[in-house]
Amino acid sequence: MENLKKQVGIKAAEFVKDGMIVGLGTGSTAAFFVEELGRRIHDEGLNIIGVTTSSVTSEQASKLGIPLKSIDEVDFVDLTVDGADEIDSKLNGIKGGGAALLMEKIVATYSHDYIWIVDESKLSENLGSFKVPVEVIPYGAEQIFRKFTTAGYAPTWREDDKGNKLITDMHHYLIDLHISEIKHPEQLAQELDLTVGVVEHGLFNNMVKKVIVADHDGVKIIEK
Ligand SMILES: O=C[C@H](O)[C@H](O)[C@H](O)COP(=O)(O)O
Repeated sequence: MENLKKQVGIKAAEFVKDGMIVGLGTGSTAAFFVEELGRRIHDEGLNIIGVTTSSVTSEQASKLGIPLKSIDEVDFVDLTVDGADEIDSKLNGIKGGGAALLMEKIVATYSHDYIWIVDESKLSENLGSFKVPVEVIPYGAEQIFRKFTTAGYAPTWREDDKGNKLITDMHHYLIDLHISEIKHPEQLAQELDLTVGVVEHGLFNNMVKKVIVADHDGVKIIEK
């Protein structure tokens, strides 16, 4: 599995050209992409600026010597490469398994090109085998949790390794929704967007046009 993730990370780095502003995703797959960019900066003198999507990626990129700016310091991002937790046949996705969905969605929104890199286990016909993370403001969060319970979404709190409610990079809580099959992700996204106290959610509908997938036969590119 690690090898498949590495293959797509390296493949995605081929799309990065000199002078680009590059969005750096979060997670175990995106980490291989970031690592490869670090190598190219070191070995080939690649000249880029990175815009990170989490504190974890900022730390990795800094260690690799990738020059960084925040999303507010650039006009736009040329290309963002990120992982995903689940992708349906229309290339809608769920992200946020690593709690980075808010910064990831902001950076993706201001990116001209956006690519996901995954191993084949992330592909499915309909979304729902992965939980849908919902980032909420702490004030009123219990009310939102109750509302999700009533709606039948079987919510759980995302916890840190001490069993406390996890605090995201942007100082919010995460509620994970367990919905077994999401046939209409746009409808669910709209409902979440309209829920007061919800900052963002992990449904990334209609945002990506290119996905790089690795399986044991090699790497392929799925395009919309
Ligand atoms: O919050 C985390 C991100 O959305 C990740 O891109 C996603 O969870 C996939 O991570 P991984 O490549 O580790 O499966």
